[in-house]
Amino acid sequence: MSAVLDLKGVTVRRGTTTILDAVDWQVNDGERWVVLGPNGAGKTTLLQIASGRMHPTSGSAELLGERLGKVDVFELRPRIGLASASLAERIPGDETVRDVVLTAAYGVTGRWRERYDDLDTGRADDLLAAFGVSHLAERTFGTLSEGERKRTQIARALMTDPELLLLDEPAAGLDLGGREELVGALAELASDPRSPVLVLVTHHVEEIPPGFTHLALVKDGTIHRAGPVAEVLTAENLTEVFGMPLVVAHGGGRWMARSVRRR
Ligand SMILES: Nc1ncnc2c1ncn2[C@@H]1O[C@H](COP(=O)(O)OP(=O)(O)OP(=O)(O)O)[C@@H](O)[C@H]1O
Repeated sequence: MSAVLDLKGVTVRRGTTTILDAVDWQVNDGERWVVLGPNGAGKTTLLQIASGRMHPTSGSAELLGERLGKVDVFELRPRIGLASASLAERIPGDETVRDVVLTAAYGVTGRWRERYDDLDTGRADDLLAAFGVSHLAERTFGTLSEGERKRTQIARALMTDPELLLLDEPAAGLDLGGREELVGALAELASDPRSPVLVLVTHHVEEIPPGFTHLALVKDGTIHRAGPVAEVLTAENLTEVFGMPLVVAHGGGRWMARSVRRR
């Protein structure tokens, strides 16, 4: 089993703030990780490092066997798919849904003079179908619902056939139906052996799709616990990370958490 992500002592500082504090984290081939933790814990910063969009202040980060700082990140980035709110903001509202996915082949948003061949167009259409948004291919991104946007963004992140797919809060802002559809689509992705290694950031245990294998609990810029989901997702660990008494339940491949009722 080879390491797809290997972080050793990764620290990120901005001014006097330590955002990540000596993080050690290894993600291996075939694994599907959830990164869970409260607001401000450092999850997005961790994904910035994992996607090669930020360098650690100290420590070492190896992505797909390449050490950050010693590799051309522009060659590395197409091998890593990323879907996040900040990337979505850069997608022009008047871009068609098909082009939102297609333009990822060149790592751009907004179609200009690039030429796409039939293979690219075919792949974009297959991805739109896989995420249930084929019927929206000619619509503009700006007219989509939040759930349709999220599914289009994941299709876009998969366009370059990445070896690692990073999803930063893909269910944020979705209603119950939208969340359940997305969790279902991610469960399918997780169960497909051809899928890339997956890392999903979320605030909610209810959003952990069946088939995700590992969990990293993040707190105060550190990975508090990491390992197989069933071992790490305990009431004790969640209580420590969220700083309040919590209980956890598991059923039908899904998880839920709630506070312990006070008498
Ligand atoms: N450039 C910066 N300068 C100073 N502090 C920063 C900077 N960027 C992020 N932070 C702080 O670092 C902490 C971690 O931020 P990050 O966005 O990684 O957390 P997060 O776990 O993704 O949070 P959320 O769940 O709220 O999205 C936050 O307290 C944030 O305010």
